[in-house]
Amino acid sequence: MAGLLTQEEIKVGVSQLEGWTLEGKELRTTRKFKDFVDAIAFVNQLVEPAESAGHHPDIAISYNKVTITLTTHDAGGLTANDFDIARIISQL
Ligand SMILES: C[C@H](O)[C@H](O)[C@H]1CNC2=NC(N)=NC(=O)C2=N1
Repeated sequence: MAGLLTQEEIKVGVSQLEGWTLEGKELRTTRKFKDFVDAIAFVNQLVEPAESAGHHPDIAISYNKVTITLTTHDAGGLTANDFDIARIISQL
């Protein structure tokens, strides 16, 4: 299991991510789409990377807005796995 990152590692990691914020022990981003159909299409794009990595985002859907929250539940905070997935999601 990936170990917890230090505050400095987290700070550097967040600085390299566009559109993500650090909320306590979680990374968060919200994406806005044309409509609900596009929002769900985006959510479906998350399945393969999450399954491949064995690391899954928390996803909140509100009509055309999708909020993605990342933390490593098993470790109780942020690990490299969270930043790996965040970078992949940022490319979608
Ligand atoms: C057994 C399984 O791989 C683990 O429960 C994985 C699943 N996906 C996960 N996703 C996240 N975000 N955190 C975890 O600790 C985690 N653990």
